[in-house]
Amino acid sequence: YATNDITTNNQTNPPTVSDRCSRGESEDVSGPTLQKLITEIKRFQVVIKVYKIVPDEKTEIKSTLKDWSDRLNLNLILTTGGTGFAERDVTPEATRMVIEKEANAMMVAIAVASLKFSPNAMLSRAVCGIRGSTLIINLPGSVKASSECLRVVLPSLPHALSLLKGEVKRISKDHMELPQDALKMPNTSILYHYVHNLNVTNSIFCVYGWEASGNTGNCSKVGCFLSSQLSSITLEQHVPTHVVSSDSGLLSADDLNTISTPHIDPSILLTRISTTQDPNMTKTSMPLDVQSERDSSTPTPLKHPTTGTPIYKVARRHRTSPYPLASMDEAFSSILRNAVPLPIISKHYSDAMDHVLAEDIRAKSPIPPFPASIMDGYAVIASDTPCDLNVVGSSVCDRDNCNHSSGVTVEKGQAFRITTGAPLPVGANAVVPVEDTLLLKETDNGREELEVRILKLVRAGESVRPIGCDIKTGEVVIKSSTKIGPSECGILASVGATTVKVHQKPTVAVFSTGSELASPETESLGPGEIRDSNRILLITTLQSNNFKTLDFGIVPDKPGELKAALLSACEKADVVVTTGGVSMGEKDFLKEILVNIGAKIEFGRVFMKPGKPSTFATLQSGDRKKCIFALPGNPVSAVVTCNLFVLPALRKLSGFLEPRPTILSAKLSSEVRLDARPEYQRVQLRWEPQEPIPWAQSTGRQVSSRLLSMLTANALLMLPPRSDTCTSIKRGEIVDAMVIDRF
Ligand SMILES: Nc1nc2c(c(=O)[nH]1)N[C@H]1C(S)=C(S)[C@@H](COP(=O)(O)OP(=O)(O)OC[C@H]3O[C@@H](n4cnc5c(N)ncnc54)[C@H](O)[C@@H]3O)O[C@H]1N2
Ligand code: MOO
Ligand SMILES: [Mg+2]
Repeated sequence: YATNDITTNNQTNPPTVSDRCSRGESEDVSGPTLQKLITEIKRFQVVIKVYKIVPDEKTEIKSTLKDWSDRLNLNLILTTGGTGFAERDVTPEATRMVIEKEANAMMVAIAVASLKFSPNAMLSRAVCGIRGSTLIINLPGSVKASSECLRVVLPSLPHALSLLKGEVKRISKDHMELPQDALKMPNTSILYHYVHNLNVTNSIFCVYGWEASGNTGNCSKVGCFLSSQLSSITLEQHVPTHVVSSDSGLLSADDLNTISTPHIDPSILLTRISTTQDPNMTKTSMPLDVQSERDSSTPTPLKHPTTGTPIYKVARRHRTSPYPLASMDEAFSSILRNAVPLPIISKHYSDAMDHVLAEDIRAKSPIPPFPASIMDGYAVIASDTPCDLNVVGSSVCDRDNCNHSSGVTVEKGQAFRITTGAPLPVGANAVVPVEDTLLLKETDNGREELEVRILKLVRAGESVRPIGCDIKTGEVVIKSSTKIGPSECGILASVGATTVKVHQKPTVAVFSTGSELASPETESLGPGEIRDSNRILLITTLQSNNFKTLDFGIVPDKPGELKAALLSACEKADVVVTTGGVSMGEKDFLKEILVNIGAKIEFGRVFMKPGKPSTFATLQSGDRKKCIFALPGNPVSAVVTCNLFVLPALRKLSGFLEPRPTILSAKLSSEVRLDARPEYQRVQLRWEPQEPIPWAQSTGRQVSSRLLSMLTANALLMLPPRSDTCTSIKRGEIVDAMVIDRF
């Protein structure tokens, strides 16, 4: 008996799993009653799409359930009958064979509620579970019991079906509208005793969204009832997103009973209960499909972007990528368009290295601020030379001992001893280097010169820097948009511009994705494990280009954890760089998660080698747009695309006027065969004496898994794609090469 959301077909008699009904020996009465009940869901227009009476045969029940969920894609299948202890009662067994997830809390709720009507309710073995996006609920065979049971779950069905259908908006509406007391749900102690009576070992019963009362205020709680011990309950603040480990926060059964819950949110019914206890189950190792469904912002399973198929349906994944292959030009333009320079901040000049100026820097005063000597020698009156002169004073670079302002004036026939950079004394107009003079007379102790001979003729102004000859007052010494390097810092210091306006520099969060990844420190790898090379590779690439990084570690291929890491990284950084999980594999979730968190995928594949699955997305966060680069997992692909895409984006965000990489011409030192995709081969550029164009020497085998091909590489050859007329480029021919490292 299945429903779908169109209109009700009241003519249809709902079905029963029953041998007698199927043989026509008795009439199915439960079906019509259930049908009437199910139409009480006001928020859906319910239509009975199919109806069938099947015998109590496991295979037949199973194939019906499979067909109705997989082919007809129904939202809900209700079965009635075959749930008891009789030999032919096999509906629960058949249901268990088809469901992919159990909805045990629904079962518990039904059972607990029905126990209040009759102790015989404990003879029901009904199962509730989910296959794909179809909810299957077993109900008992009798009209009364099946109606009672359906009534128990009815208030939760709109929410449950919305979740399964992925109607996010409706879900939040349901959360608001569900009356807390829509259902007389059992309180904790009943639930406790029920679980106790079930006596199922190794089951964890998780209760979510359970509103606290009394002195716990408005906390939400997570209770984990470990049926084998029946003793663990843990309280958590806020709507829980985790299952807590069963051994934490142990409370006795009595304690458990004292926590009064006057009502339980009907959404408790949407909790799935795991039938096997994972001893490693912790906050982070919670099954992620559960985790993502618990997370109020991801109430639905992740879906393939175009087909809408849940990602766990591997068989139905895309067979061709839904993302068009962007050309390199398109990809690059998209990055530069989206990477908008970050806001302007004030920085002390000593911290401003590698920042881009956001203002013109003008000199407030001239350099030199006085006419200064260029040589160590004698300040003279040019028209006196060549001649013998009396030395009447000295001007040295010493602000405490400077005769320049002492009022002494050089007159005809006189000279002043002077040092390089020292102020020219008043009256003098040229400097004669000491090498062009002879000592004629000195004081007795030899400490002072008294008379010198000037051997050469000097012109006025010779060896003198006039005021402002290096920098004039008001002159723009550094233009806005200049990247501040050591020279700029020096100039800022010399003109006294100690606080400058610069563009903020982006912070980059980096994490590796992959459940196969182990820390590089791991001594001996477990089966299927490899060490994470990409994270350090990317972090150091970014750092050597002077960008600040945040290490977000290794994140396994689990949607919930990937989503949490992405959200946290986007919150803490301006740019997020990940590697792995962007291609066509069943654990390649990154693109779907980006869509799920509301990011816009600007491109999801690029016509290039390596790096084809490179993904670039943007996420609006307040007034900022975060740039997310989901780079491929192959190590070479990751680092090549980091150079090609991430670094230019970071430069653009930092305010660089020219964020593009440097491209040189290089000569091939051996023939290269062209690929169908434009290829970025790793090479070492070397200059031979007298040759202006460097030679490009290949670093060896160029597969994208072989990180050794990055060793010694200082450039990427930019090879065009193969064409009918051109399949290789010969030795000695000149190609473009992008600089990725110093020489
Ligand atoms: N059916 C297709 N399969 C693949 C395609 C395709 O178009 N169709 N593209 C291939 C290309 S090209 C690349 S590149 C890779 C990219 O794969 P993913 O980005 O999904 O990366 P993973 O599957 O997670 O890993 C690939 C490879 O790299 C290793 N890896 C991942 N992360 C790290 C790390 N941090 N440190 C070291 N090694 C890492 C991982 O173990 C795999 O061996 O997809 C092709 N497949
Ligand atoms: O493009 Mo993949 O990056 O070939 O290895
Ligand atoms: Mg992959």
